[in-house]
This record gives sequence, structure tokens and C-alpha cells, in this order.
Amino acid sequence: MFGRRAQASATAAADGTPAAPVTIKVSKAGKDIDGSVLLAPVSLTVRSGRCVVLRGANGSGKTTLLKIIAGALEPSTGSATLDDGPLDERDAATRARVAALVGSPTAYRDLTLIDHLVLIDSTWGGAIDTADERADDMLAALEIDHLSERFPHELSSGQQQLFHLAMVLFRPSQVLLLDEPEQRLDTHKREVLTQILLSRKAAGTALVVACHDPVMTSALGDKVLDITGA
Ligand SMILES: Nc1ncnc2c1ncn2[C@@H]1O[C@H](COP(=O)(O)OP(=O)(O)OP(=O)(O)O)[C@@H](O)[C@H]1O
Repeated sequence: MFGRRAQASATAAADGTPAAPVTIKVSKAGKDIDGSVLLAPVSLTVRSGRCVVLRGANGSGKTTLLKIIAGALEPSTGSATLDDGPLDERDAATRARVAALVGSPTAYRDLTLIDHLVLIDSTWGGAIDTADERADDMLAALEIDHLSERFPHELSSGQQQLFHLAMVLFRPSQVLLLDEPEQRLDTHKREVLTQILLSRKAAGTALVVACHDPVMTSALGDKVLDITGA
């Protein structure tokens, strides 16, 4: 499923190797469809170990911008690049470096939470003999390890959000894109998540986070970009 080079680089990050330097550059990227403006042109740069928080009213274009950076949506104007190269989620080289939680990831009714993480781990070349333990550690970091044998449809909405975060955080990445990761989380879980994201930053991950929570915004953001809409 993944190119050999992409898989090797992903495995290195999973082993705890310091993340290679990375730069995401967005230059006057905008999006319109049939005359409707989804995103007015915007520019940003984010590098390893830094976090840009996207702030703005409902409908201002934050999700659209994250989709462009994830390589899931072509901008109508301007560009978005990863180390001066293309961003295309259908390309293994992009997927190996960029992990995004934009909308709900696919989950399987017949797999438990821990099954999902072990499956993701095997996709990215994790060692089979330690997969269960590492998956459990990921769930424990988000304080949902007691739910490891549940199925996704047996979770509350906040627990589901934590599970979705676990799926994205568990796989290796140099760039993390998160669309309102705080949604449906209580105050304590927002603090837990903030600490995890700060650790990822310290380890060299580049983050772009759309966020409506002012506490998380000031804790995480090296730069806050106001998305003002059309
Ligand atoms: N497929 C589409 N076709 C036309 N307009 C769209 C489409 N998807 C989104 N939009 C519009 O684009 C604008 C930006 O949407 P987007 O989801 O990026 O906003 P957002 O800032 O993430 O909002 P929220 O804070 O509510 O999540 C909105 O006005 C929305 O209605």
C-alpha cells in the first residue's frame, strides 16, 4: 500500500528517532467553488517543532485550509507545499509525513479500540511483538485505556473524539493537522490533549490546529492566524 521509502521514513519516526526537519508553506492559497468563496487567500509557514493555530468564526475557512495542507483539496489560487514539494494525500510520500484529523476517520464496527490501533501500527510497519503494549500506552495517554476492548459504537461522543485522536496520534508523522481537536472534550481532557501536543511539538512535529478554545490556543500556538472569511 505504501512506497518502500515512505514506509522506511515512517518507521524511523515511530522508533523515536528525532523527526527530520520539515516546512509547510502556504502561499496565498484560496478556494472557491462555483463562485462561492470557501477560503479567502491566506499565507502561512510552519516548521518542525512549531504550531500555528487557525482561529476564526464558523464558516471562515479553517477546515478548507486544513484540507489544502493535507493535500486533500487543490487550492483555486496560490499554493501549499511540503519542503517545496507537492502535497497530495493520494501520494504515499505525503501520507508518510502528514497525519490529519479533519472530520471522522474510518472506524470498523467489528474492531475494538485496541484492534484499530494495532491495525494502524501494522500498516506503518510497527513491530508486531510490541504493538499491543504501545497501543495500550497511546490509549492510556488519552486516559481511555479502560475502554480498549470496547467497539467504537459503544463510546460516548467525547470518548469517540479521544479515540479518533488516538488513531491519528498513534501513527508516525512529521506534520499533524487537527481540526478542532478540543470538540466534545471536557476541561481536563483538553489539558491532557494539550500536554500531548506540546510533547509532540518538543519532539519536532509541526502542527497546524484549528481551535475555538482560547486556553489551548495560547498554550499551543507559536502563531495564531486569524481566518477572516471572504
Ligand atoms: N463543498 C462545498 N461547497 C460549497 N461551499 C462549501 C463547501 N464546503 C464548505 N463550504 C463553505 O465554505 C466555507 C468555509 O467552510 P469551512 O468548513 O472551511 O469553515 P470552518 O472555518 O472550518 O468552520 P467551522 O468553525 O464551522 O468548522 C463555509 O461557508 C461553508 O459553508
